[in-house]
Amino acid sequence: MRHRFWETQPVGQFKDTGDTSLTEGPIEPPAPLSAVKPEPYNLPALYEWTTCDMDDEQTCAEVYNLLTNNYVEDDENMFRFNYTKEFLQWALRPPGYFKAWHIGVRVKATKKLVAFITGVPARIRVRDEVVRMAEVNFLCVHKKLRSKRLAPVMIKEVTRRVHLENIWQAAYTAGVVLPTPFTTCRYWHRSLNPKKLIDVGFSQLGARMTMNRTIRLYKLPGSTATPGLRKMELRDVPAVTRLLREYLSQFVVAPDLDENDVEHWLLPLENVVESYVVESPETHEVTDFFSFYSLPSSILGNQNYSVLKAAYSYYNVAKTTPLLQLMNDALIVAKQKDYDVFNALDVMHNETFLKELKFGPGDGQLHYYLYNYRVRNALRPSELGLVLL
Ligand SMILES: CCCCCCCCCCCCCC(=O)CSCCNC(=O)CCNC(=O)[C@H](O)C(C)(C)COP(=O)(O)OP(=O)(O)OC[C@H]1O[C@@H](n2cnc3c(N)ncnc32)[C@H](O)[C@@H]1OP(=O)(O)O
Ligand SMILES: CCOC(=O)c1cnc2ccc(OC)cc2c1SCCC#N
Repeated sequence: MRHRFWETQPVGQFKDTGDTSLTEGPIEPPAPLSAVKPEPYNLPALYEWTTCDMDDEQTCAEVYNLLTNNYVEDDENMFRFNYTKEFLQWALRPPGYFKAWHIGVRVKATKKLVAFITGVPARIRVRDEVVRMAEVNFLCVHKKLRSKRLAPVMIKEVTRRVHLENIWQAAYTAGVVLPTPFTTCRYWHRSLNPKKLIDVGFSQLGARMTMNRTIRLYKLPGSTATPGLRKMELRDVPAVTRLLREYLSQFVVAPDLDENDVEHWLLPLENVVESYVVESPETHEVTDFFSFYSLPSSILGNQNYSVLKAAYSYYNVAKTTPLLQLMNDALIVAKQKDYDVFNALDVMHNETFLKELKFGPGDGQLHYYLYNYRVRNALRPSELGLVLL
């Protein structure tokens, strides 16, 4: 398969697969900032660049509406991600973020927002190297403007703006295969509302299974089991940061998160991100935590339901509590909060609980990529400690 754009980019190329002479690290060296193209790339004549100020309610609403109608759908067009405005503001404004990296394309004549791409700064460790990167996400071209080679221009423009901040690497995921994934993960799904998942056509009644038997199969206790489990608070940030840094140090690729990052990414935000810590009743020490983010999806073409309430496993550290028990409590909390499904990737130590907690494998894969950084050998998902939104 030809990749006329991606073959021009500093990414692992398919033809290089297996070439053991290639070393791990940057593919191209940084350039002097004076060498970075100072003006934006050319768009087709009808369109103009715009920087989307996510603090501005109206602009945030325009971004929300573009994504709600044109962002990622599953292969069977059953669902479309429906990130909320609050989620987008959280995801796009981490410590040190750049408004200039929230890039839109408008129709000159009507000012209609028709495309979007974003970057946020992150420190990503690859083995022993901590690298400043951009995490690129929310690439979206309006359905009516597809297959016009707009995506390469969007990608070159966000690359240019990231280069202007003297950052030369990026991390991103996609459901599509591009040159070249450094690992490929699988989504697993744990039904919390099996009746709804069957009604929308995602799940099917098992052979010799009635609906009531199925509901009983997925039933969870009404309350959590771990003593000392409570919502995370600001005062827990130092302890959670210590736990998370120690835990993530074992993975080949993982974010390098400090207390500022943990405060942003893990402090609970209603209907955006939920985090719970285990505070030992004896010592009052924080010994474990779990977190999941809230990403609803539009349900396409179902008479009875229009929104799927989905929780996505984020970062979990089980140091004293068994991971199985901690994650079962996460399921119980998600069910208490009326989520329909709890999703998890087979990254980190997740495969140790997926089957036992009645997750089923999804048919979607998630490919992980680095831009301008070669990873010597592809990773197993269990060697990956990075969850992108
Ligand atoms: C140093 C800093 C560096 C920063 C930048 C790092 C890199 C960041 C990279 C971005 C990371 C984003 C991560 C992210 O957001 C998470 S993945 C979600 C991407 N968004 C969607 O799937 C939403 C629905 N789809 C669309 O809006 C369009 O189909 C898009 C816009 C996806 C493509 O628009 P289109 O109208 O369908 O297609 P053309 O314009 O005609 O362009 C075709 C070319 O685009 C390549 N393509 C297709 N899908 C891609 C994808 N998901 N990543 C990268 N490339 C993708 C494709 O291979 C082809 O190139 P090739 O000919 O070489 O094969
Ligand atoms: C019920 C299980 O499936 C999903 O939760 C879901 C929801 N919305 C989507 C929107 C776009 C989409 O495009 C790949 C997939 C989904 C999926 S499955 C993969 C994500 C997970 N877990």
